[in-house]
Amino acid sequence: MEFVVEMINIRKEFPGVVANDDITLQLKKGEIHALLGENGAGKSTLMGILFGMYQADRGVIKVDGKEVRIGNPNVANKLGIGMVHQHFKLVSNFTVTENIILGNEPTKGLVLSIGAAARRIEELSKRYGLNVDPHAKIEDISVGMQQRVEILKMLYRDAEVLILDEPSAVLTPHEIDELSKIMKNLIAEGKSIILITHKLKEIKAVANRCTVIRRGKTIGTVDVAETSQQKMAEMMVGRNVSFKVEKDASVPGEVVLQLEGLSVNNNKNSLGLKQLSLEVRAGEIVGIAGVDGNGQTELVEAITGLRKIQAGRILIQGDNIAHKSIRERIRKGVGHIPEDRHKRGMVLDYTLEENMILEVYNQPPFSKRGILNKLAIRKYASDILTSFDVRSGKGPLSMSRSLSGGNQQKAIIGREIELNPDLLIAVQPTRGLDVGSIEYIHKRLIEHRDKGKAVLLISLELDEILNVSDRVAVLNNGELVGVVKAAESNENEIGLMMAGIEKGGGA
Ligand SMILES: Nc1ncnc2c1ncn2[C@@H]1O[C@H](COP(=O)(O)OP(=O)(O)OP(=O)(O)O)[C@@H](O)[C@H]1O
Repeated sequence: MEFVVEMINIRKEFPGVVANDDITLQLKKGEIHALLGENGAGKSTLMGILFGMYQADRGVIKVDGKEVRIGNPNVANKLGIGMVHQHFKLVSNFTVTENIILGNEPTKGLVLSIGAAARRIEELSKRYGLNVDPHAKIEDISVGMQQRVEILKMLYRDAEVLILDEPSAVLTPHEIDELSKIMKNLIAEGKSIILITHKLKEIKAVANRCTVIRRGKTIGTVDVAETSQQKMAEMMVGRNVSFKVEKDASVPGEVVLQLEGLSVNNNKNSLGLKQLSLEVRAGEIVGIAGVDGNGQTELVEAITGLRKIQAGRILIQGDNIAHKSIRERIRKGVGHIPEDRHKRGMVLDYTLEENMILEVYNQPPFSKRGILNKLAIRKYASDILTSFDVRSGKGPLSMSRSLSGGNQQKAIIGREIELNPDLLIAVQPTRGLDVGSIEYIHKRLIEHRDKGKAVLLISLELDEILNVSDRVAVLNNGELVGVVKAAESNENEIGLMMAGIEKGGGA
């Protein structure tokens, strides 16, 4: 039997949108099959159907050649299908072993031995090169390790088919390499993988075949080795995509943000950012490069007012805002595209329209003497959603929760850029976005710069930092290693600086 899973002519409609329109996907045994599509193309919905979270309106699912009905995730598990979601479902004060056996305790009078479970987990971990300590507590291990626990959870339940939903979105470059190895180990042992990802490089590196969907329809399935990244991007977006960011040289003006000897504590009450001095001028984009956890969070939270500082000054156009409230900082012109869009970006149970005016609803024309001007709000929201190509079932009236992750992200970016802040702090702005959307967001960041605004870009993607920034500041262990001009630098130099090894020439 060539195919372990076949999804044939699947259709799924939500109010106002056909999320899956006659989609077919066939997974061969022992392959890594990438599922590629724009934000909102219908990938998560399709996998939700395979994992029993949604029921298809039409179509057939076969597992090992036999037609099946997958009414809920338990049925999926019994059929050997497991899924690692973007947001992990682990209990943080439980151990790895406790998390893995949770909900899978033996019934029928068997006594569960934690020791035996831990031994089996250790064995699986060794066999697939996962390197997980069964006795570690979830809260003490990295995000990358937590993801491996999710993978182990599936293996422990004897999953043969593994669905990974954008697994690399939360990982550092080194962890991504490790994950690639793990995926290869898995298929070498006969497992089959469906990999949802927006990263074409990653598809090239690990996948055997790739199915592309666009606006709910199958565009085709290709052999990855024979297909260029450009071709896959074109299939996905339906037009030519430029990977190169077009921009003129920057014309920096006055200093907008000046950091002087900024020291900030991390969550462990020691210094996460040490004596940082840096300036960002009007008309320039300064990128912050660094391995995750080297002071980026402390920096962003200190400037936006989410975290107290230990020492130093934060000047916006000459005024020290270091001890001002968040609201005052927004009024001073600080805009923020946050890293965690669920926690800080959007209220998921508000409509899109309500989310678009979160920061301005109490100002004219949206509100006059306490009365909301619905028409003005609708127009303002619709304009943002159109220009940022936010796709949703009911437009401004859609519940924010119903949007695909990438479309939520585009809406937040649109809202923040629309406020036209003098200093825009963009943290991982394109994480989870498809290549077409990335191209657009980069263009808008550069437009913002060209309007004479200052942009501070924090990203773990070196490509993005180098392509979009004018100057790059590199952080290592909370300290500024150096600042270089992006046009005169390269991945190698910045990579070394990120490791704290070499200083740039100064820019
Ligand atoms: N529970 C739901 N209720 C209403 N609409 C939904 C629901 N889930 C998804 N949709 C809509 O279905 C479409 C497909 O969404 P889906 O999440 O499957 O896209 P995706 O390809 O996974 O996107 P992304 O890459 O951004 O995660 C979107 O237009 C989305 O707004």
